[in-house]
This record gives sequence, structure tokens and C-alpha cells, in this order.
Amino acid sequence: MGDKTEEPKQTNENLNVLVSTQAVIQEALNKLGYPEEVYELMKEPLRMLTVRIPVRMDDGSVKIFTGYRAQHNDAVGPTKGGIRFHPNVTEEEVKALSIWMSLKSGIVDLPYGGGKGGIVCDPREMSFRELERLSRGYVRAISQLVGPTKDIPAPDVFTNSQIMAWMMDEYSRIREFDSPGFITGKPIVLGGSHGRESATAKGVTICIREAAKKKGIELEGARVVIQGFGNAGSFLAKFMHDAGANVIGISDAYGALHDPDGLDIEYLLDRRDSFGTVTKLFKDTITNEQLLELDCDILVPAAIENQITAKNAHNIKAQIIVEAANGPTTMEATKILSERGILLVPDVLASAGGVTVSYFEWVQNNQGYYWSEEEVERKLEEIMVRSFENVYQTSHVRQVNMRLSAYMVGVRKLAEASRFRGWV
Ligand SMILES: NC(=O)C1=CN([C@@H]2O[C@H](COP(=O)(O)OP(=O)(O)OC[C@H]3O[C@@H](n4cnc5c(N)ncnc54)[C@H](O)[C@@H]3O)[C@@H](O)[C@H]2O)C=CC1
Ligand SMILES: O=C(O)CCC(=O)C(=O)O
Repeated sequence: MGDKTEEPKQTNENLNVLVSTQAVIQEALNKLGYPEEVYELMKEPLRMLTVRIPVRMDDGSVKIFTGYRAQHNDAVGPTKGGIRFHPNVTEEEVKALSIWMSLKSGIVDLPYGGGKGGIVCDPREMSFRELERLSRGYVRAISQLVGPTKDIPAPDVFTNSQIMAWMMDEYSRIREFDSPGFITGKPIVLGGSHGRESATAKGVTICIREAAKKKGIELEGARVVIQGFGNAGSFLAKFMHDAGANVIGISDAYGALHDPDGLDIEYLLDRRDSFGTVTKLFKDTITNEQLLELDCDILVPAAIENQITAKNAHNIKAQIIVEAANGPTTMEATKILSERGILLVPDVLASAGGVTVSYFEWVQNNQGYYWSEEEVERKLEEIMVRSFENVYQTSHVRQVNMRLSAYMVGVRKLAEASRFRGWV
């Protein structure tokens, strides 16, 4: 399968993640037999807040940042989803990310709808104190819309447990009581859960293991390529390495590293910075585009959107693609990969380990009783295996690819809850 590398194709492909997500949602609802009004309800978030956040910079100037919080649908329960700090954040991207959160919660069966936030900024260029002021300013700006029973944020690209701690502290000050359940992904000492930091990668690892079984591929010695070396990508590299797989390629925003004999993962983990950057330390690098087309068994995009497109889908060599990132593969590429017989485990299933352990964190905060790491991992394992099997079997029974079957599984609970509430 696919040893030959084709010339990049010129395409007029749609790269708008909101538009492409809407198309798959519509297809899923049609297949399930729901009327058009259900799609009309689902195609956009119920609420979308845009905020402007003034931040005093270290040089004394004031900079105004734009931020968003989207709440897709709260028919099932409060909305939930991460906050992204990235220069390319857009309103449409945040909307799509909130829809994906609804689907994830439906797939792993959590009592949530989807939410997502983002701030247009580059935290790599900001000081620690500037980041604190920005994080607190964002919470002040969205505080009326969010809360432990309304909308519960968490980390995403370029945000981490320190940022969650500042946000929790700011929210608690505004409300005048300690509110650990306002946000998840916190440091353990502030009510964070064991296993949350590695949860997204754990969930991806379980999906890789289950997908490899379906394809008859042994994980021991399998060649794995991972795009992105942040929270999701770096923990995944470790778990793959520990499972005896051969991680032959990794990347960050600045480039990629390749060694057909296997990279020194322990060394790379030791040298990466808090933004998941490591390739700057090396002279001998390849590009992210080259990384995706490397000869390997398992490919894991764990960085940003629109990485596998109609341009490069024909040149992907992996037999299994497991999407740790949100939206890394376009819909046209999904079709090409599925026609080529490549097993693609979609983002809304594969990356749902993060929100699952965030849910455990929120439950622990609400009850004030904390679980051991073993308990968290056992519960996560059970949920991920069951969800993988459900989506996989649905794809077989309905004769659709796993992205469409995941959307069908994910959207059903939301549609039913909206119907029982009398919304549609
Ligand atoms: N952190 C979490 O719990 C979850 C994360 N995800 C998704 O996983 C993906 C990665 O998120 P995290 O690991 O949390 O972020 P992170 O901020 O920890 O790491 C991001 C990584 O992507 C790289 N990157 C950024 N821009 C890039 C570009 N243009 N090209 C190539 N690489 C680039 C960075 O250098 C870094 O290595 C995102 O799509 C995120 O939405 C999904 C579910 C949960
Ligand atoms: O942990 C959470 O609540 C959300 C994680 C997230 O943002 C995601 O799955 O994309």
C-alpha cells in the first residue's frame, strides 16, 4: 500500500473547519433519520461570546487581546472544553472546536455538551507575568457565562496547569468562594486529578492498541510517527516507546526529526520546553510536510488542524492514522484515506481521553473526595475501549468510515436530549 510518492496535487479544497464539520454533522443526522431542524440547531453554537482583554505588558504599554468562548449545546448538561492560546485562533475555529467537544462527550457518554475558548496571542512571545494578566483578564471577561454548573474550561494548545491555576484563582476571587470545579487540568495541589496531564495521550494509546489489533499489527516494533511534541504528542511518544514501538519521527512548530532506527525519546522528553519545542536543538531536521509522508505503520497528528489534506493524502504511507489533534485531516483527505484502506481513528474519539479525565476531575472536585491514579486509569481504559468498539462496530454495520460513525454515535445523545427538552 502506497510506497510510491506522488507529486502534490493542486486542489481547491475547503479548509474551513466549521463548514466541513457542519457537512459531516448533516450527513450523520440524515443517516440517523433526524429532521432538518435538528441539523439547524446543531450546526452552530447556541452561544458565542467575543471579548476584548486589555493587558498591561511588562514595558508599561497596554495591549488589547481578542478572545472567544463558544458554548455549542447544553441540552445534555453544562458545556465543557479547553482554552487555546494561539496566534491563529479564529471565531470559526473556536465554534468548530466547541462542536467537536459536544461529539466527544456524546461518544464517551459524559453528562456534558461542548464548549471551547481561544485567545489570539502568542504565549511563546510573552513573559510569565503577562500570561498571568492575560489569563486573569480572560476569566473576568467571560465570568458571567461560565461556572462549575454552566461551562467548565480546561487546557488546550499552549495552555497548561499553571494557566488553569490562575484562572481558577481569578474565578474564585470573583465568586468569593473556592471553586475548583470551575476549571479542569489544574495542578494536583489545587484539586487537579491524577492522570489528567497524560490523559489525552493515554486515550490515544488505547485507540492505537485497539486499531492495531483490528489491522493485525504488532505494537512491539511498529514504526510510529507523531506530529507535535506538546502535551498530547510527548506523552504519546513515551507511551509508544514504553510499549516497545519504534518512534521514528516527531515534530514541533519549527520542524521535524527523523531516524529510521528510532529516536532517543527519553533525551527528547528531557530537552523539550513547556511549549513542546525541541527541534531547534538539532541541525539535521526535515519539514512537517515530509514527516507526514514518512514510511511508517502508525501516524499520529498531534498538533493543529488541516495537516492531512487532498494534497498529501495520496502520499501517506501509514496503515493506521489516529488523530490526537482536533481536526488534523480534511474531509476530502478522509475520503481518500478511507478509499485507500487506511484505518483512520477520528479526533472526536481518539482525543476524548482528555475530557474524560477532566470529567473525573470535576466529579472529584464536586464530591471533595480524590481518587488514586490507578482508579483514574482503570476507568479511562474501560470508557475508551467501550467507545472505540462502539464506533468501530457502527462503522461496520452502517458501512461508513470511522469519522462518520463517530459523528453518528456522538450526535445522537445531543439530538435526543434536545428533543426531550422540546427544543426541536
Ligand atoms: N491537551 C489536551 O488535553 C488535548 C489536546 N487536544 C489536541 O491535541 C493537539 C495538541 O494539543 P496539546 O498537545 O495540548 O498542545 P501543546 O501546546 O502542548 O503542544 C502543541 C504542539 O504542536 C506543535 N505545533 C504548534 N503549531 C504547529 C504547526 N503549525 N505545525 C506543527 N506543529 C505545531 C507545537 O510546537 C507543540 O509541539 C491540539 O489539536 C489539541 O486541540 C485534544 C484533546 C485534549
Ligand atoms: O479536558 C477538557 O475538558 C477539554 C479538552 C479539550 O479541549 C479537547 O478535547 O479538545
